[in-house]
Amino acid sequence: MGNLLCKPTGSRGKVHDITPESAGWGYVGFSLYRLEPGDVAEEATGDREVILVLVEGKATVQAAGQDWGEMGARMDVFEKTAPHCLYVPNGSDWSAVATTACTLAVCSAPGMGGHQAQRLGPDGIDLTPRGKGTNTRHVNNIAMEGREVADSLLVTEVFTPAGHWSSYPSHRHDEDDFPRMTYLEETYYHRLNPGQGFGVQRVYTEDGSLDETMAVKSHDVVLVPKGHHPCGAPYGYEMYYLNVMAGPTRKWRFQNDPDHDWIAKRDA
Ligand SMILES: O=C(O)C[C@@H](O)[C@H](O)C(=O)CO
Repeated sequence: MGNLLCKPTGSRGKVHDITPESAGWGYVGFSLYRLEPGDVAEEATGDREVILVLVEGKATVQAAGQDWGEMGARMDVFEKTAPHCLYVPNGSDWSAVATTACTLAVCSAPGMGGHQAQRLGPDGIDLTPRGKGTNTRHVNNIAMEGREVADSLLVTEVFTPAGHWSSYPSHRHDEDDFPRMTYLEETYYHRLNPGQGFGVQRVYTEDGSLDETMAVKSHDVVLVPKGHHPCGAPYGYEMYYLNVMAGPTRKWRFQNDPDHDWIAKRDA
């Protein structure tokens, strides 16, 4: 298994460009632009659908032949307000011109032309708590199952308080066996608050053939091709991540690691 921890290539411009080819998988793509006022990002979606997430800052956006005006309101991701997002179908062009310092995530997966360009937030995205005790975290569902807004993409944001765990108890979604489980590749784009912090993410299979534990820093991306993928935020450092998932079926069905499922049962 290749290196799962992707470091940004810089601090301005397109600092991540993860494609199915570079990741060695079939579905998920993830790019990140860090823009200064006046900087431009523009792409053609080709055979992929895209969800643009204004992680922070503002930009004027044109996409699929429409002018979407200035998007973005959250100037720091840890304000935790709902993000401004735009769905752009396959076979379209989009461009964004930063009007403030801006972090723009480009989440992509195979598109089938089933949806029109549309705003996905901030309306309709409500910060929702999940879990108990030091497993409590807060989720902004951007385009998860139940919101039929994309052909393949599942996208969500998670805020994990300092000292808490998330994506936990450990779970996996790496078999195409609906309704028991779906095969979903996944990326994690991480941020820490304060920014110099680190978090921890483990990616592992139950047979131990994959077992990587990574220290993640702000703007790192972790690839999850298979296996369980829990995260921990150290005391003093709040963690944010943006998840992109996709596979052959746009459903999120997972199984907990049997060793740790007792926690889910106890907390249910
Ligand atoms: O519950 C969480 O803490 C987030 C995870 O569900 C995350 O979105 C994921 O691992 C999806 O498989």
